[in-house]
Amino acid sequence: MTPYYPLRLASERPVSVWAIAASLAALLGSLIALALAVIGLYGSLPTAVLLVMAALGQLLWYRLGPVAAQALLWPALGLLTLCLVSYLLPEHWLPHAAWDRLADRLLTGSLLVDWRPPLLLTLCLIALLLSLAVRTRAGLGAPMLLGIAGLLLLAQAAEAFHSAPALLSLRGSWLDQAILLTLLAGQMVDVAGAWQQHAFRLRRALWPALCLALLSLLFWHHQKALGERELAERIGQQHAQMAESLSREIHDHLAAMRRFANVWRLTAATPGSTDWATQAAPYQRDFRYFLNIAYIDAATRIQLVHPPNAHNLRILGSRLLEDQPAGREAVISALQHGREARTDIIELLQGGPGVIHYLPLFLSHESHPRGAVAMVVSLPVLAETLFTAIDPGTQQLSLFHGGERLAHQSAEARLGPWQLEAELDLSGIPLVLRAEPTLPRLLGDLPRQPVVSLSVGLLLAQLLYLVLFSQQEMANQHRAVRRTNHELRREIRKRTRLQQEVEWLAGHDELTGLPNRRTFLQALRAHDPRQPISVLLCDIDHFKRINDRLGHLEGDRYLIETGRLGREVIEPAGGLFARLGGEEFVACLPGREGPEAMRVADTLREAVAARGLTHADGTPLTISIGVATGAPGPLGVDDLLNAADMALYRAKGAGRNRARLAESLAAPGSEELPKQP
Ligand SMILES: Nc1nc2c(ncn2[C@@H]2O[C@H](COP(=O)(O)OP(=O)(O)OP(=O)(O)O)[C@@H](O)[C@H]2O)c(=O)[nH]1
Repeated sequence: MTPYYPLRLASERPVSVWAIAASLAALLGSLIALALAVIGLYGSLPTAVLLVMAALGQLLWYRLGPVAAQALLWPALGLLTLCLVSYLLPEHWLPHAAWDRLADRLLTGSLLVDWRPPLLLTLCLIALLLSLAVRTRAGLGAPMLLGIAGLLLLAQAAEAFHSAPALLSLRGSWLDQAILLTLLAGQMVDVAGAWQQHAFRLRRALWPALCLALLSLLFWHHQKALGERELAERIGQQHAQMAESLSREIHDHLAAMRRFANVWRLTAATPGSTDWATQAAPYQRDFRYFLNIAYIDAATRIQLVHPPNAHNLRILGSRLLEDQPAGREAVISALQHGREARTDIIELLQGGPGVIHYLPLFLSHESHPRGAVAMVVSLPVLAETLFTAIDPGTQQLSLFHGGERLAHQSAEARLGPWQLEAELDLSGIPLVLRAEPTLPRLLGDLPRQPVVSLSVGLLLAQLLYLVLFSQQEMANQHRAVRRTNHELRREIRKRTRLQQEVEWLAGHDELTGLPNRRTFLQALRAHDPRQPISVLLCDIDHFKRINDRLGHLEGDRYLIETGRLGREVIEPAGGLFARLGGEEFVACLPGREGPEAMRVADTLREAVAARGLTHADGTPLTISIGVATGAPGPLGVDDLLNAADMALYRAKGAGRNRARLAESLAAPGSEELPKQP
């Protein structure tokens, strides 16, 4: 089967070797991406399925064409849009827990994060598929979509180097990124050549839009970091408050203990079991983590214990000096020195880690302690008291002393990547309370605003590209239209000039610039019939000799000079001087009778003779003129001209260089002027 090269076919240009190589590279890129995506199926299944769909869609696009590819592209885009919506929808519209329940129903034990690709990869995949959906056309925004995909991949890679542990919504596997990079490279290789023709417009539109996309990404990163920090601070604060309230409570229990010890100062006898139970009960009730409140005699023997449960009764009679050596110092301090003391964290006689507070017990006014009150704080019970206030679905809690874990409450959901620690003071013993928020809680509490602003920013960048690109296109079209208009105007001017030239040539003689026979006859016909008109037919004498002796060029010059002279004489007299052809000129003098016309004719004749135009033998150039006058009334143009011609003939016959008035058309009473030499 012939491979499909959409751009080459669409452009209808000859397919170059480079273009074929680019298409093959794109095909290869899609194949590699598909292979990698299939490998990815062994990892996160739903993300890998989306990647397989994208890679297969791109492969089909290059192999079989856009129509076949759309069967995969659109469903993949639909799923990705759903993923994006899950990132965008505010918690109070659709809680994260609801998405998680849906994920669990689809695959037991799975969460939403198992189903959707990380945010940046989701957006990148959408951009790549959209660029195929718009058939990689520059005018429809494909270059910007590829640019956005590239930026998103860079941002995703940069997230890996971010110091704070990224939430799962950002963590992307290197394999996923490699697949997307291969898909992007495949498309870029194929279309880069085809976009050469738009290089200028692309530069103008792409850079500002890419800058906006980059700004959106930076803004998103900033907002996301801020949101995560605030969330961490909020959780940390809750956590610290919890630790602080416990520290305060422990401080309170010490004060309560002192009160308890002082009660016995009022009595003269050592405490009896009933009194002990009565006095100890409220303390034990208030501070539930007191495993027991015991009376220790001077011989360090446990005499009384409350509450009297099986665990506590079992230790009655134990001698602490021997049975609990780890707490020996505190017992001695209370019993022998009469000083309040506590043990470190020790293994209690009832089992489990704990701390025992010893307070000397003085009777009446005795100065030496009769015994001591022992208040046993069980650390697991203390932690339990603390932990019961916390929903195990939101975080996992552990209590540490040094590196040793004293108590622990597991979370009922998958843990997030964060560990928050708060210090706790157990009457001088430093403890650490570690909280690990669960992933659903973190993702549910994360603000959606950064994702919204990123999506809107990228959308605006895409729109900016489209606007700038089409603006450039329109500017180009405007330029082309302006150019065409300019050429059109020039052409019109040229044609008008040509037409005027043709028109002028039709009515003028090219050599002398004088009106020609046609114009002359038109002037004659336009003559006012109420007025007389005279016609002067002028012929240069022996002009052939000029040509023969002085050459045609000189002959032409003589003709031009004669024409100029004719105009100089005739036009001031209100007439028109024209060239009939050859060496023959003609003039008309409207409103002039024969005698007047004869005077003008002689003026002209004399002017020519005096002009200094000479024959080869030095004799001056002369002209002969035949004059005919038409009386007012309808004009017989041919008759008038014939009459003038006859008069000219007579002038020539009479020896040349003279004017003759036609007799036949002469007004009654007119006379022929005296002959000139
Ligand atoms: N140089 C030049 N010669 C022209 C032009 N038109 C006509 N001629 C010449 O004008 C001459 C006219 O000669 P003829 O008709 O024999 O008349 P002529 O020599 O002037 O003699 P007469 O009219 O009898 O005085 C010819 O030799 C033509 O070739 C032109 O445009 N330029």
